Amino acid sequence: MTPILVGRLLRLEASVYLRQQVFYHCKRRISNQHQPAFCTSCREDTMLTYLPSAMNTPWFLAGGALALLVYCAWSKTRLKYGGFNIPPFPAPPKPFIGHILLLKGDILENCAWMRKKAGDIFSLNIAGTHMIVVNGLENLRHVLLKNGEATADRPIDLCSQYLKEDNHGLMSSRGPNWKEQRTISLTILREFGMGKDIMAKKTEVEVQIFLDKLASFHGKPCGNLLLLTNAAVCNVVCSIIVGDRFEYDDEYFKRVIKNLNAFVSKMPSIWILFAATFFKHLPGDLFGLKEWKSSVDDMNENFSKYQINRIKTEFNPNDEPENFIAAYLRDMNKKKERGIPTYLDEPNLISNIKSLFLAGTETVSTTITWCVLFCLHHPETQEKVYEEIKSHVGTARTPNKSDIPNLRYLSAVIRETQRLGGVAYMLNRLVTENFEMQGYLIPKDSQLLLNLNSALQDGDTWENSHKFCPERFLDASGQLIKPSEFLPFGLGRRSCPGEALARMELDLFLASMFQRFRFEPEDPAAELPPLKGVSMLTFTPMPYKVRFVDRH
Ligand code: HEM
Repeated sequence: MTPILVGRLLRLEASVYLRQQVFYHCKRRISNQHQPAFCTSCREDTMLTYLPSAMNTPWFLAGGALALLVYCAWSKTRLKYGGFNIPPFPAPPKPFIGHILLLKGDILENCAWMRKKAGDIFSLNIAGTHMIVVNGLENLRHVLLKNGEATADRPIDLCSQYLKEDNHGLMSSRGPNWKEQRTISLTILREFGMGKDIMAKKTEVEVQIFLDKLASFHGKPCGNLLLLTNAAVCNVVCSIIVGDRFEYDDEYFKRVIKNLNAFVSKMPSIWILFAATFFKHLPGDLFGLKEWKSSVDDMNENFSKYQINRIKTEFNPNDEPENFIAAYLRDMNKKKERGIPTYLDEPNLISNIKSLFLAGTETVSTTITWCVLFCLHHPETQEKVYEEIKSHVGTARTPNKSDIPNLRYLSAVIRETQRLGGVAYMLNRLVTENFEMQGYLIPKDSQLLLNLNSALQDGDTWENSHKFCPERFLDASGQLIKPSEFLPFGLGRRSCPGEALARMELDLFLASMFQRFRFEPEDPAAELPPLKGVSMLTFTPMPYKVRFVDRH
């Protein structure tokens, strides 16, 4: 019944529309006086006689519906900027998909190409979403500091939307929810002495176990340093979240690591995520979306929810919380008991756990693998760090937190590693108010991709910007300097809340590694592994083999 009715209505609408068109057409011609008063060329009478019967054919209806669909898709995927001066496009957009294919492949390489074509600030049409890519230190400051309020939110994140976790957790939430998640997370992290002694002690324990693991290779090539480092750093995050570490061969822990690694390595690329709502209905798993989602679901169920329930049953509200989950539950319950409106709830807690794991593991471990790789290329740097550690700490004990201020060259090496191997290379933001930049309109609702590495390697700021040179972070008297241009942890409202913890981990892990081992290539006679990075979730070196030769 309904399809027939809809069909009739469509025919009626179409017939009225066509009559109107013929009428306007004739009227226009008449008023322009290019044609005689009766427009014979239109054959209005003939058309009006035959059209309604032609419109009864199913082909006509199907064609009309298809045309309507194509028109809707076309107008939805076009950027409408009403003649305003938006940043230029690097290439003409393709119908429907816009510039989606320009995001395929290595995004940093593609951005470098587009920057050459269109300048430091350029627009992309991502199937109707206006994305603006911003390069260069001053432009990043303009966005994140001068217009910090208008750019504090993240766009609707395709990953969390697909996982049905949108606007949840520290990393993906927006507006007042994000503000509350951020405040509580920072408070709890400080409470556990992030960057202070409690976390330093836990990290030192982890470092020892990690060193023994490296020593167990007995100088033979270690094939996947990143995986080993991931496990060690992940354990530090576990200590914060649940208050305890796990043994590396614990099956439960192995599953956590496997899921975390799958989240990163199997994450579908942006163009696949854009079409995820369609792809997920297809049989099979051509783009790996289902496999990726199942690792996240497993992480949420078997780690986050399981640990929350365990801690809830053991939790005594009168005790001081000893981990992130207990502290979050305490604050959440307090607010609820007092009737204070709050965004603190279990779905947000689950996403916060994921944010801490994802942002706090891969970033630190990848930076460590970059540092080892740079040292393979610069053995003189390695020896200099070792000599510094030997003279300030000796070799009888491993370096601890109180040694770090004396290890200035080591700190300079870590900074230079973070500058050239900037792991968190691309930040994303939603524009919530129009603003202007370099004469261009940055319109409300557009999305920003902020290329942090363009600032960390800006040739105008850093002399020989592509050269590994730790000395640039030391002044003439050998004191450590931190130029304001050095911003691997971001800038402004959403800058990294884990910076102090990350710096402490990098200092302690790397100081102990330099003290105990000499990093040597797999085959000293062969070519060294390339310094080229790939832009995945983080900017990561290509997998390489390295030998950790015990110095003692
Ligand atoms: C070398 C290590 C690290 C680097 C280079 C790094 C860098 C960054 C950067 C650039 C941002 C984005 C800031 C923005 O969008 O403006 C960020 C966000 C974040 N980082 Fe880190 N990070 C590191 C380690 C950590 C650690 C150890 C943790 C916690 C355990 C952590 C937790 C987070 C979280 C939760 C966010 C999202 C904050 C928000 O959206 O409000 N990070 N990090």
